[in-house]
Amino acid sequence: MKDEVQTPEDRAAGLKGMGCSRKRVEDVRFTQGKGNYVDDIKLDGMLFGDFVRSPYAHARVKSINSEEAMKVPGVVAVITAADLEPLGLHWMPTLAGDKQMVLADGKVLFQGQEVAFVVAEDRYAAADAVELVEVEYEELPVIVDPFEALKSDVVLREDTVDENGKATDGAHGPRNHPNHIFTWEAGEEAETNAVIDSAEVVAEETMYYHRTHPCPLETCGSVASMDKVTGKLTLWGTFQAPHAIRTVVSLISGIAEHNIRVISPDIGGGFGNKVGAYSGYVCSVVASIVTGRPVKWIEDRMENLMTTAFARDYWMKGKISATKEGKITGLHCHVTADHGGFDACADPTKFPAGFMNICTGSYDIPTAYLAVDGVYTNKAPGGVSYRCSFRVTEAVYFIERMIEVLAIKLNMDAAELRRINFIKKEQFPYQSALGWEYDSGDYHTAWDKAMKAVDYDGLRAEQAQRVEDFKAGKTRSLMGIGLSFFTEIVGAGPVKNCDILGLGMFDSCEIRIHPTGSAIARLGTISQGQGHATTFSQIIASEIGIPADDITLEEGDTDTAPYGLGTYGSRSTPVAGAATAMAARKIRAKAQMIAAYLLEVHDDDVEFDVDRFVVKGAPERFKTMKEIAFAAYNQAIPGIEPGLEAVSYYDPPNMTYPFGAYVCVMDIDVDTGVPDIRRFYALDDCGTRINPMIIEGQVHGGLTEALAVALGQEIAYDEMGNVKTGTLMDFFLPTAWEVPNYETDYTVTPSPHHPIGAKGVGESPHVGGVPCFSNAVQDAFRAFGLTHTNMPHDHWRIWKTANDLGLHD
Ligand code: PCD
Ligand SMILES: [Cu+]
Repeated sequence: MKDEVQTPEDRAAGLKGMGCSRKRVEDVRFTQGKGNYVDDIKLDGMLFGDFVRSPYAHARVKSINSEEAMKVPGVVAVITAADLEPLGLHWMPTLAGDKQMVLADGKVLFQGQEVAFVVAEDRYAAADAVELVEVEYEELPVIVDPFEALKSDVVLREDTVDENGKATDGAHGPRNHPNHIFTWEAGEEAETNAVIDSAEVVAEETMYYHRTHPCPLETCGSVASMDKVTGKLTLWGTFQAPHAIRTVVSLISGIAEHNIRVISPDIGGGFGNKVGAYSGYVCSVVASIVTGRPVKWIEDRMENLMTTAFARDYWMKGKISATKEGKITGLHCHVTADHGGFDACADPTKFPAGFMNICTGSYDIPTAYLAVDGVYTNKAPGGVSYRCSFRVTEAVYFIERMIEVLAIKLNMDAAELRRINFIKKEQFPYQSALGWEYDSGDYHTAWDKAMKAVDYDGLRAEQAQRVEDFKAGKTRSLMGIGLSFFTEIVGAGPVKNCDILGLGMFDSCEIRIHPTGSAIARLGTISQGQGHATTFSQIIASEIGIPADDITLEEGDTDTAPYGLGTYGSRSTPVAGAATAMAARKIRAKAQMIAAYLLEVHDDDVEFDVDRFVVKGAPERFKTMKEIAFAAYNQAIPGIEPGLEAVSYYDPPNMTYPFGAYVCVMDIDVDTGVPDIRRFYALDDCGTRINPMIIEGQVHGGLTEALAVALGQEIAYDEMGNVKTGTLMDFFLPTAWEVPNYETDYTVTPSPHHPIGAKGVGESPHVGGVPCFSNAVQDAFRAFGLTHTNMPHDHWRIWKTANDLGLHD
């Protein structure tokens, strides 16, 4: 047998297990146009739904007349809140414990809000009829500024005040104003204030992390099919959490959960946009129940940008204190969080501001305090973690800007300031002042590697020369060196403190080995492009010695997959990836007993060797996993059940804390405000690396979205509440033209509690990237007196910064 001359290394390589840059198995399908997205689903007799949406940001809805719309040939129904009310479906619960109108119930709170749902034989008839629904509005005063909202006597949410107009308690406690949603605090306020008040040096800054949007290639959509004969509802949709959607649909519709099958087919990018529940999902279900026919709803691009899942919109006010030598002593942060018309933030229930309390970053800061006030305004609801784990991008942006501002105040090099404040390797597991336990890290090693790779001192010397040349009139270009060091917090999360609407955030994997030694694995997560079918098979391959190519991986069908909380917050690898390893280990344990029986030795006398069990001390006596699998189905083994399969529901003991060191070198044309990214170096540490090529792809994608957010992407409103950036003409999506060549690098600091030591990576590059790009822009102007300017740094804003600093005079 050829097998016997192979070394263990050869055998391991043949498995394409962990550490292998295995090519993505999904891409054969995708590159040939054989993907199967929601809009590809076509069912017999399928109807199409489309929304009438509000042109106003705040208005009373006085009447809705659908007579003319109903006359359009092919129109089957026009559904309004009045039709949903008897079913109790005119409002729906949000992930944040608030409730949200499914269709306008007496008033509208943001431009583009769903007012009526038109159902027709085809999309065109539906769109024509949408135009003919007559809605009479009475305009109300519009509030788009959260600070103004907290002072105004205009009550946005009349359903949240008592008969005296006083704010009733919300899902996260008392509210101090009708437009106030919650106050959330972490850390020690009095102690932090005392430290800051008596500090040698204090730096203060207010920064706005603007509103933006994940804008995936595929917009949101669903197809609902109610089978009146079997009583079964099948719901296909762009869901990042299909099981949670099933439970929520069951709870709000009253349909028994076993009669609901939710399927997430291929998803064209999620980035947080597809975590929440939208009116379109509910309306397609209701329309299918009412008409007895399948109903499809697919958003267009403008609807996606204007009404679903915005991200950020955080006003962050910070104070940071230090000794004269630069040792940080305290951090104070207050956030005013603009949540729009409904609090539909996608965060674990106990965290109304997500993991914003990771804002002490990668630094050993002994005292800190954070308070977040959520506020209602006349903007779209959402608040999703667009490529970051629940507000971690806000937290990291905040601290990485505060470090720069402090460096300016101390007249110190920002790289050195970071270095002297990093949490030290021997301090892990590290308890942060705001309540987290960082699992592992080696920040100094990563930072030194990054500084060396870019020749940091050389860059600073070049920059100083550039400033001199600029002042001497020899150049009109400035050079910015952007630094950032981030710690992410991913893998929500221990069930004891992380749940969504009461559903604990564990995750799952089920593995079945077939008689011939190939396998199928199913997970509670759902890939949206991350490549789970490729990487999770690699974990199984290494754990039980079956080639990754012989494993089918399935996700997203609630009738077949074990229950899980889905894919967002980079939780798939930390949680479902751990479940995968644990399920595989159960199979390996059973395989060991089978092998021992077949080899006629005691269980403890065989040991696992890549793809087989070998008798200890007698390497020529072994059973391969293939042989063991066959035996499991083919012969009676005393004391052992037939078959070879296992399931694991994994509740992680802690989250994982990936980190990284990024450097961006940028030249800025002072007269046009155009930045030219000369270099971007990204070192990521995500613990054990499953697939280096996929990791690199994730880093490229995350950095590109970071570039977008830092340099131009924005959902902007005018004072009337009109969305000014509702199309791709105005909403910046970077192309190959703007994107630089990324240099990627890594260190490996495994997670001590994860079965294979892996941490998440999908969001990291975004979290670390945004401050890095922003710091580069701001650093270019440091020599001319700039301390801080808000993102997005589009050409005009950069030009304006130069102009304000007198550089055009
Ligand atoms: N160590 C390690 C880690 C990781 N990995 C890989 O990588 C990936 C990723 O992972 P993670 O980090 O775990 O994550 P996930 O969970 O899976 O996912 C999620 C993420 O992911 C990212 N990425 C991506 N990609 C794509 N393509 N698409 C998409 O959509 C997306 N999204 C984004 C986001 S935003 Mo959120 O939702 O906002 O929260 S969150 C997120 C996968 O495949 C895995 O397996 C490896 O290999 N290794
Ligand atoms: Cu986030």
